[in-house]
Amino acid sequence: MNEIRYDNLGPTKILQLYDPRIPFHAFVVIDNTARGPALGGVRITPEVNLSEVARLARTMTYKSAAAGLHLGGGKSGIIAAADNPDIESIVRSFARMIARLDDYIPAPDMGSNETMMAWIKDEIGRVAGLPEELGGLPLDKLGATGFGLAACAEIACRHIDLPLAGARVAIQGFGNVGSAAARFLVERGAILVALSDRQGTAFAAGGLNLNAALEAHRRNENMVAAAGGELLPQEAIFGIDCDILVPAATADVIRADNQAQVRARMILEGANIPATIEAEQLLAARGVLVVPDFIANAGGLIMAAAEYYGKTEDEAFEEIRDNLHHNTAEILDLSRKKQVLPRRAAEEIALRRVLDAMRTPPPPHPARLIEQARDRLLG
Ligand SMILES: NC(=O)c1ccc[n+]([C@@H]2O[C@H](COP(=O)([O-])OP(=O)(O)OC[C@H]3O[C@@H](n4cnc5c(N)ncnc54)[C@H](O)[C@@H]3O)[C@@H](O)[C@H]2O)c1
Repeated sequence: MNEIRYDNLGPTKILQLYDPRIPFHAFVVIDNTARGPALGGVRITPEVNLSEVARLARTMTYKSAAAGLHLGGGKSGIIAAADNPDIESIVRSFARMIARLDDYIPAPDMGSNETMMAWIKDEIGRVAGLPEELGGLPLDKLGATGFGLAACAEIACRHIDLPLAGARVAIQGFGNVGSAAARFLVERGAILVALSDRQGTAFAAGGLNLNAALEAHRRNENMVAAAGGELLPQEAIFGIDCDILVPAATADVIRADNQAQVRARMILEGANIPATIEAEQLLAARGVLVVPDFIANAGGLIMAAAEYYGKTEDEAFEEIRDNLHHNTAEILDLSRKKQVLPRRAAEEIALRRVLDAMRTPPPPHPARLIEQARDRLLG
């Protein structure tokens, strides 16, 4: 599937890359840079395709604008398995091929990590999401996105009169985002009743063994088995009797054909585009509150931007909390007032900011400034 939809925002640049020496294919999509350079993750999976990267790049445009960051939206995808033995050569080659694309700042995403960002820095210098030793704020290790999801839950729960303390949570995908979301939600009194990953779903109505699952995640072992409880099929996660469902794995997992299984009162979109628009509409029609990805999971982006602009870890966490509290309240209030999906309310706010920036002419190119100065000097 390589369809691209163009509209009044973009995408403004699409780059298809192929290195015949290794070989591998990759894509970069810069959706919009009116508010600043496009910071966006490098997705490394065997299945990644151009249309997915383009949709993710748009999500980044909205996410940056909604978070009030002076950044645009972009994303890249490398078609490879993250455990490919040539992954370092692939990532380094990818970096060299995007060296001149200086309106794109790569960052970690599914399949890529801080070590890979260090390779990119080594090649081209321009990157976010570096390891601590290189002055980075390791957003996955710190759990930036999971922390943001918990901050978002604090506000969204009030919106539907659901006390977060005691709320039953089910999480799909126990990776960087899912495991951190579990940790920060449980810290706020929620009960982790189910988690799923590639090995299946673990379920216990009274609560799973979170510490054992986190330890298994750290050791790269089977988190589902470690969590204890009843072992169910992978897809059972969507039908779990719970209050909050956090999809934190891949795109399009909640669709029109399976949304009816969802029993949660609220979905916090940890993953990017985990539900189709049709599914979000059907869920809203039966009273399920869906907090859209580019609001709920902005924590990682906010921390990556904080790192890029030289801020500290404490400043980054404070920004994430304040941002998520403010934005969640703003979009849920607007959605209620206008009787539209939270996603539509969030898009309206983000779109307005991007369109305002597009109406402002960009500063002249430095070469043009030099020409203008010379013209003035020469009369
Ligand atoms: N890392 C971040 O800070 C960040 C920020 C915003 C959004 N996201 C999005 O969140 C999602 C997860 O990112 P991550 O960094 O946690 O990735 P990750 O690779 O660390 O974790 C994803 C987990 O999901 C599991 N998984 C994949 N398919 C699954 C399925 N069908 N059912 C159950 N489990 C499945 C994987 O085995 C893995 O453990 C992605 O969509 C990513 O774009 C990540």
